[in-house]
Amino acid sequence: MTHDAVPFGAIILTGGASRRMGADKAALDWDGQRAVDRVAALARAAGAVRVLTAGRDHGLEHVDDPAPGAGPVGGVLAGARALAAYGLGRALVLAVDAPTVTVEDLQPLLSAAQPGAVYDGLPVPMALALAALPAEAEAGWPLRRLVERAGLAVLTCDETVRARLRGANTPEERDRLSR
Ligand SMILES: Nc1nc2c(ncn2[C@@H]2O[C@H](COP(=O)(O)OP(=O)(O)OP(=O)(O)O)[C@@H](O)[C@H]2O)c(=O)[nH]1
Repeated sequence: MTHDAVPFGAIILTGGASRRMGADKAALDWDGQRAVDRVAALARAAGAVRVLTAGRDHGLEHVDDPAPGAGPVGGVLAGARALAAYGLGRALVLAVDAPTVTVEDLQPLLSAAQPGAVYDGLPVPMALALAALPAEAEAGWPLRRLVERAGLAVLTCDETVRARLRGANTPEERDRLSR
């Protein structure tokens, strides 16, 4: 069975402080749509059969972090638990602050031979086999530690794609990305 054929869910990370942006990045308008809605549409278009937000609730199917401000790995763990309860063993993890990513950008992750992958230098987005989540993983871990310990394959991408995957953390980056 190819990776493409294995059903997967999506976890959209919506927590964090948005300090550099100065406003909740999930609720920012991108071409008439909230970032969180754009990323949810992306996840569905990429084939996710269930789409969850993890962190801050914006009215979509949602899981809370294990503790507020626990860090993004807490969101991954909470989302993974929820997807496993639906019988889903794979997750595509997306960041709400990267709303211009395209399905084509994600294709290498989704069709990677290994059960999980990230792009070089970017811990999110990641495609993850939930069975590969280290049992000792904790909410406070940096995402990079999760990537290393889960043994995710590292894929490369070109600069244009990387700019979309990196997303926007500041108002200036948002302006640049929306052009
Ligand atoms: N669920 C969850 N997601 C988080 C958490 N911290 C950050 N994220 C998400 O992870 C992605 C990358 O976040 P960062 O840009 O590193 O941090 P941020 O808190 O959003 O922004 P800054 O305060 O400017 O650093 C974004 O999609 C955030 O919504 C967290 O504690 N829980």
